[in-house]
Amino acid sequence: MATIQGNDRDAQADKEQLAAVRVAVDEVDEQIVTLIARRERLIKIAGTLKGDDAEVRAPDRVEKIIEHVRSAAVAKDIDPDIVESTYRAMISGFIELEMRVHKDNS
Ligand SMILES: O=C(O)C(=O)C[C@]1(C(=O)O)C=C[C@@H](O)C=C1
Repeated sequence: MATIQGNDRDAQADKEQLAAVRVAVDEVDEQIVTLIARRERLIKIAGTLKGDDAEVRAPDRVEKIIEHVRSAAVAKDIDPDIVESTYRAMISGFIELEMRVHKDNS
C-alpha cells in the first residue's frame, strides 16, 4: 500500500495550511471591503460639505491621515510603508469620487 512519506507529507501539509491561510485572507478582505464601504459613505457626505475643488483635494489633510495611519501601523508592529502606499492608492480613488460628488452638488 502506498503511503505519503517525508517530503511528500510536508508538501501536503503546506498545501493544506496555505488553503487555510487563503480562507482567512478572504475573510479579512470581506471585512476590509465592509470598512471601505463605510468610508465611502462618509467621503460622499464630505463631498457635499466642501466649498471648492481645493477643499476636496485637501493635500494637508491627506498628509495628516498618512502620518496617523503610519503611527498606527508602527504601534501594531506592521510595515508602515505598506500601510502608507495602500492608503495613498485608496485616498487617490476617493478624491476622484469626492470630486464627482462635489461637482454634482454645486
Ligand atoms: O478628510 C477629508 O476631508 C476627506 O474628504 C477624506 C479624504 C480621504 O479619502 O481620506 C478625501 C479627500 C481629501 O483629499 C482628504 C481626505
